[in-house]
This record gives sequence, structure tokens and C-alpha cells, in this order.
Amino acid sequence: MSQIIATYVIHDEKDIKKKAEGIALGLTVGTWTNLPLLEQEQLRKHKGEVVHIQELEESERVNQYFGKRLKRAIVQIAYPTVNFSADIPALLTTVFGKLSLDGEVRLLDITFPDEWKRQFPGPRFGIDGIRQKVHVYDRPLLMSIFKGIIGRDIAYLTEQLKQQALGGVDLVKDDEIVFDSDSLSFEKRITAGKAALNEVYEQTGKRALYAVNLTGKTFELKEKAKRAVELGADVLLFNVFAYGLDVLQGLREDEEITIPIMAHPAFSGALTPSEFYGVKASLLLGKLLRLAGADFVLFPSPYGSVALDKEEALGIAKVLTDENDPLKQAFPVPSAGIHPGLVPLLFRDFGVNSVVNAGGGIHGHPDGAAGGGKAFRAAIDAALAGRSLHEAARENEALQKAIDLWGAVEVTS
Ligand SMILES: CSCCC(=O)C(=O)COP(=O)(O)O
Ligand SMILES: [Mg+2]
Repeated sequence: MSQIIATYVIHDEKDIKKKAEGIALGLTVGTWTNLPLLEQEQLRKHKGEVVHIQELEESERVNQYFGKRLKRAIVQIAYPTVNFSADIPALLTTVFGKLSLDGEVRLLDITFPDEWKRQFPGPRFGIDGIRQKVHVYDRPLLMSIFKGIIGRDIAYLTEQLKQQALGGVDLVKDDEIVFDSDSLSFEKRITAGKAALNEVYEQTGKRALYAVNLTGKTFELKEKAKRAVELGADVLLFNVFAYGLDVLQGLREDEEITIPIMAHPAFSGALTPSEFYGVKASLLLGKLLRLAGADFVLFPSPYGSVALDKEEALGIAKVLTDENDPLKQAFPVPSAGIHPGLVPLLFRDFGVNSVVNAGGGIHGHPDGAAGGGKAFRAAIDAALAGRSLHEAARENEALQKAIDLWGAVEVTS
């Protein structure tokens, strides 16, 4: 029988085994033991099954009513795939619908049979396809973020875009908080952005890609995304958690939306950080985003201004790039507060198949965004060559200025 297995950590004041049995039954057949034999037989193939319970040390936390320390355990429950349709809303409602409201239960992971997973699209391009688009095969990519754009006009945007591209970045993305306005409409951003990047290409021979923020009402997104493709957009940035994973999948599966999708983690922090509740980041931002079709996944790095726990951040990157997965790999983009001095750490932890992404660390460079890009490129080259940043900075003025401003963390092997 085909089953998916959901793993939870459960905190409870009473009997965890009983709680686990209750979940396995409650989220599948409801009840079956008191039914006539014929009905029991019919329901058997739909019944959830507790497949594993591993008791952990009692929590430091105490039950608020009884003053006793909470028991806690890792619990695995198998759900027959015949119970639900092959879509993310059905999956989430089954394994963590009502249950997400039922006490201190956190969803850690879901494992799927490969044949079930193959019903999902995964990334359209994946790491290999993106590398072909930017013509970069042997190093982490470099992406910069527009900053201070809100309230500005298209001339300001194109100048900022050119400066970023002149620094040698591979991609430039809208900030997730940029929405359409009269002066910075979606269409204008795409067409003017494309022209600006072509100009830089004529000058330097390197063309960066522009990820435009796809925003607006859910049922208008597909048409808007198709218009973006017609206008020649390179990549769509998408605030997936403000909409839902299935909306991302809908965009990915539309055969007229033929460009990569970059998932931004905005709002996901409302679901992931608790030890007791919500969903583990590696599942939500890793496994499920890859399943739904994100080509790039942004998440807070362990080192910058909005830091994620290191194990969580590495967990996300691991599932996005897992080569045993039948779906294409997605690019991990550890972000937030990144400056050139952090590149050795990022390279050590996330390796070649990652994207170094920075806003303030590009624009705040003493030589402006072009200087910021150059400093990052030099830092990436140094990390690849196993050289220290301080050594590389002796030959690269832009990198030296960045280190003087923000410092550098050297990694010893
Ligand atoms: C929390 S991950 C997304 C990071 C992000 O959206 C961003 O704008 C980062 O900008 P920064 O200036 O911190 O590089
Ligand atoms: Mg941002």
C-alpha cells in the first residue's frame, strides 16, 4: 500500500502513545473498531498507522495546569495516499490540518513515495537550467536586491539596475515589498529593466537577469505572469507564503509561464520558528517549495541580520539540492544582512550550488552598487580558490573597502 509518512514532535502532559493513535485514526477513518466487520475491512486500507514513537527527554516546560514537566516524543504516522488527492492542500489538510490546532504538535517532515512525488512538477529549470541561463557553471551565483525604490520613478530604477549589473552580478531581484505603482508599474519595470540590462551587456559582455516581483490578487496572477513572459521578463519573484504553495504550483504548471520562479520567504516566519508548533523550516521552505516548483528559494542565512538557526538553514539547502530526489534541484539563496566578509562562511556551508544574495551589502559599499558587486565577486573567487579574503583584498580595492567597512570572517579548514 502506498503511504506517505509524516514526522511530528509532540509535547503532551499525558500518554503520547494514545495521542499518536488518536491522530492516526482521527485524521483518516475517524473510528473503526466498533463498526461491523464488513465496514472494518473496507476502512482498513484507509486507516493511518503509527509507525514509530521515540520518547525524548521531558521538556523543560511545565504543564500550566498540573505543574508537571511535559513528556515529548518524535512520532511518525503513515497515511495511505489513497485517502487524498495528489495536491498540496489535500496533503497539508490531511497531515497537519486540524492537528495543527490541537495542542503542542510540530510537523517536522513528510516523506513521499517517489511515484507519488512524480505527480508534482518540481522546478521547471532547476540549478542546471538556471546556470545555462546565466552562463555560470563553476561558482555560486551572485544576486543583488533593489533597495530604496519605493516612491521613486523608472529612471531611478534603471540607473540602480545598471549600477548593480556593472558590478558583475548574475541576477538582480526586486525587493519583496515592491508592489505596482503608477510610476513603477510591473510592465514598465520589465521593459525598462530589460533595456537597461541590455545596455550593460553591450558595454561589458555580461547580461544579468532581473527577477520582477509578481504581486496582486491571486486569480489575476497567471494572466499577469503570462504578460511578463510576453514582455521578456527573465524571472518571477513570488511571495509564496502570502498566497499559498498551491498558487506557486499553479504558476509553475502553466505551460505559458515559461520562466523561472524565485520563492521569497516573507510570512513563513509566522509558521516555522517555534519549538512546539508549526512546521520545520526544512520541510516548508525546502521540501515543499521544491515539490511545488520553485527554482530559487530565499531563506535567512545563519549569519546575517535575520539569522536562522544554522541546522535549519543547512537543512533547507540540503533538501533543495538532494540529488536522490527525482525532481530537479532548486537553488538555495541564504540571505539577509549579507556582506562580502561573510562569503567564506556561506561558501563553506552552502557550497558552489548556492546564490550569494545581498541588498545593503551591495548598495552600502563606499563605491556604490557597482563597487559592491565587484567586492562580492572577488570574495567569491577567493573562497573558490581557498584564499583568505584579506589576502585577496590586497589585489582588489573594492573588496578591501568592503572589509574595512564590515569586516571579514575567515574560515580555517
Ligand atoms: C529574510 S531572507 C530575504 C532577504 C530579503 O528580502 C532582503 O531584502 C535582504 O536584504 P539585505 O539588505 O539584508 O541584504
Ligand atoms: Mg527584501
